Amino acid sequence: MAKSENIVWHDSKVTKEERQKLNGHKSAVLWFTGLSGSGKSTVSVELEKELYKQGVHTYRLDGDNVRHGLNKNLGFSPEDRKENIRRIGEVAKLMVDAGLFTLTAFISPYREDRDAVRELLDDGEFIEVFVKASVEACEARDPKGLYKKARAGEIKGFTGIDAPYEEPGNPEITVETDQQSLEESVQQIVDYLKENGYL
Ligand SMILES: Nc1ncnc2c1ncn2[C@@H]1O[C@H](COP(=O)(O)OS(=O)(=O)O)[C@@H](OP(=O)(O)O)[C@H]1O
Ligand SMILES: Nc1ncnc2c1ncn2[C@@H]1O[C@H](COP(=O)(O)OP(=O)(O)O)[C@@H](O)[C@H]1O
Repeated sequence: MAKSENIVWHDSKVTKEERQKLNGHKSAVLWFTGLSGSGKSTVSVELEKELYKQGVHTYRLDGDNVRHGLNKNLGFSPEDRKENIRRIGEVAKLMVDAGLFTLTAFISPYREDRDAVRELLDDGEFIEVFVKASVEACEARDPKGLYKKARAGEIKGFTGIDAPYEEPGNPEITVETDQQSLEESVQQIVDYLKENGYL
């Protein structure tokens, strides 16, 4: 492994602020967190479509997709989930630097790991979106049949069944997908971005 004292940081001649100015909007991470089946993918996909329509430059990182590539060597132990989130945090930071609105959809069950990503970013660049739905609602949806497998003991350490999910203490946004429609959740997030000067 390279020694960090032998690595020199190179500054670019175009800054994050200049890239944001060119895009006509700020850049930040919308960090979706919640149980499997809570709606992280569904809400973030619809939100990205809406932002695109409004001329916002975005990119979306999704747990299932990233685990096929960048993080394909990681499993679901607490240590691997931590490393998963750490890498995503670093990638998200690069994307914010590139001037993009970055939407991440990972269970990210540990508060400490999410807070570490918040620390990595500048003030206001980490917008935690708690996608709230009861385990019962998620299990009833079971879009991938994983709860069924977890109940049958075919998947061990499944979040919400036999692995923990630590709810955010003070998220910027909470969408209750077992209480409100998809459209309402998307509108709620767009309103937040407008009211807080991101767009
Ligand atoms: N043991 C266990 N626990 C939870 N989830 C599991 C597990 N095994 C596989 N899956 C599938 O992996 C998706 C979660 O990946 P993430 O990268 O978001 O997880 S984490 O943030 O590292 O906890 C998750 O996707 P979502 O359902 O979209 O949340 C599942 O499809
Ligand atoms: N109000 C709602 N908001 C978001 N998803 C909903 C809602 N009602 C039902 N669903 C369904 O719940 C499921 C959520 O799955 P998904 O988006 O893959 O969750 P996650 O990415 O958190 O695992 C989808 O099948 C979606 O159609």
